[in-house]
Amino acid sequence: MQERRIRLKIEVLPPEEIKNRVADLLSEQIKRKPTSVLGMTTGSSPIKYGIYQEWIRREQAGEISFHEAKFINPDELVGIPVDHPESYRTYMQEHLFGQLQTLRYEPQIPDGSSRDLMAECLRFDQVLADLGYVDWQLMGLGLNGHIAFIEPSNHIPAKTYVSQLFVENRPVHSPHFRSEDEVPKQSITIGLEAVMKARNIVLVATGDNKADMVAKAFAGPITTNVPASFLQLHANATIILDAAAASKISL
Ligand SMILES: N[C@@H]1[C@@H](O)[C@H](O)[C@@H](COP(=O)(O)O)O[C@@H]1O
Repeated sequence: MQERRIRLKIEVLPPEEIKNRVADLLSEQIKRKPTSVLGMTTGSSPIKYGIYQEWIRREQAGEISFHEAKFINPDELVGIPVDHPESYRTYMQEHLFGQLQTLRYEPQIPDGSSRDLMAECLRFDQVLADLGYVDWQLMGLGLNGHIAFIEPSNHIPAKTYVSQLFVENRPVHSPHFRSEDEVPKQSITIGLEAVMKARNIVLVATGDNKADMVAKAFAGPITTNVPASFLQLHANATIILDAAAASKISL
């Protein structure tokens, strides 16, 4: 018997239109709920496609305001100081938070420099619960199918946990560290519960190197070996692709 599959909302856009589409979705969210909890992502895509720059531009133009919004990031590298040039906190400060003028609440990011990582995971779960989870989550897609830093595995924890980073990811980070040994081997990441409880998800994936994973994740079987495949079960996930990333999925 042929298996029937769930269809996700997938949009294929010219690369130069991605930033406007994402900013429009964000603006709708903030208009609908000014007190939104906004989940952010790191990685190269938000920078390459000017996603955060467009939010900063719209804020400066008075088109959007973040004064009641709360920002949260789902993951952080373990074992480096929070102000390390490669920490996700530094990335967010540099590319978004430090450039916003209407930000009132301190953004929440797991502390990967904590000496008690289990306590930090518990603390972060409490932060999520206190905020009532995320209203609108921006995401990227790892080449190995990860979302946040939920790596492929035989099982995926529900709660925030310390994940072992895939060796495939290491070359992505290594140019920024003095030696291979200094590249973090772990991260703190939200678990599947916080992903599935996010009320809206917007995932951006581009480029032909993501095409195989896009097809597996969004049109293949749901499996813990492809964490992004769980988004097929999410009621409000929008997947934004360019033509190259969409080239192996039948729409
Ligand atoms: N931890 C982040 C992920 O949350 C993100 O999805 C990924 C996407 O990266 P890129 O946009 O560079 O493809 O980057 C990092 O690994």
